[in-house]
Amino acid sequence: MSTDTSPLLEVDGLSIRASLRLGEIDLLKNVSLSLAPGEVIGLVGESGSGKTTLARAVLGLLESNVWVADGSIAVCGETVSTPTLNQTAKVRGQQVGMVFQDASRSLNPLIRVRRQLAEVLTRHVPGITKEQITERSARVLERMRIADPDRVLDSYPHQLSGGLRQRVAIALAVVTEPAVVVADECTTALDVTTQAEVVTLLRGLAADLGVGLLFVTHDLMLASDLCDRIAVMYRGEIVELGDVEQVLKNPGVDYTRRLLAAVPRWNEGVPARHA
Ligand SMILES: Nc1ncnc2c1ncn2[C@@H]1O[C@H](COP(=O)(O)OP(=O)(O)OP(=O)(O)O)[C@@H](O)[C@H]1O
Repeated sequence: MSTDTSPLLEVDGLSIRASLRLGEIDLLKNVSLSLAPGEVIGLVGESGSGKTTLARAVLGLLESNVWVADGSIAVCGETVSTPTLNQTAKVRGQQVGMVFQDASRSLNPLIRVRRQLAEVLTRHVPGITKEQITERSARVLERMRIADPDRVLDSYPHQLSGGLRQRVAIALAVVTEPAVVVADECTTALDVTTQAEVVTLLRGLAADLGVGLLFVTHDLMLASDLCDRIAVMYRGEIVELGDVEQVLKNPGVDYTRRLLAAVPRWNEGVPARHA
């Protein structure tokens, strides 16, 4: 793991606007955060607070009526997005990987896993050889703790269980060894056991490989388990950003207190990892 701690992702004063039939609205207002190597930041907040908009901006996947109005996004020290610059496609897939809620958004149902991994590698790693593709594909499945990699490589997505499909989706996101992974509600559709497995895998990517992870979730319990820091979003702004323990045990703003109060199990005590 690299000892360099300069930020992998730096979002600085980002404002995002959308045009609607009746005029323009702010989706994000003056959002700033930076993600260090090996760090996991959880983006939490109620529905509509702007979590996905921020994730999509980092990925350069804003919809056509949405644009960067102010501020900047830099990946590994290189500015990739400002109101007048959009270089996000250059880093997406290569330096920034993405995992969505629904594995089927990441996976092509008509292509076997082996070829999907090969296609991603061929697209993003210039000059990669067949042997290197085979070696990297096997390595990433091993990292995803997939016990029978040959069967999985030879399968179409529908032949795999939901949990396995999501692990393959993560494998596709990280096979190019990106510096940053953006995961948007990527565990929501999974049962609790599979969710825990995926969280362990994601934590391993950060701890072992130094990947920076931006983890979008509704689930404060999950965020408390996985994240080092938490950014609380409300109406397009980050209203609180701090170490997970500080934010959860000693929230600085009323909105975070209300979010915590809405989690039934929270009242039974802060989860063990932060007790
Ligand atoms: N293309 C768009 N045009 C207009 N408004 C949009 C567009 N995309 C998102 N919005 C609005 O921006 C706000 C933030 O949405 P966003 O999806 O980022 O929130 P979220 O916190 O991710 O919510 P959820 O948890 O429900 O996914 C919402 O009010 C949403 O309706």
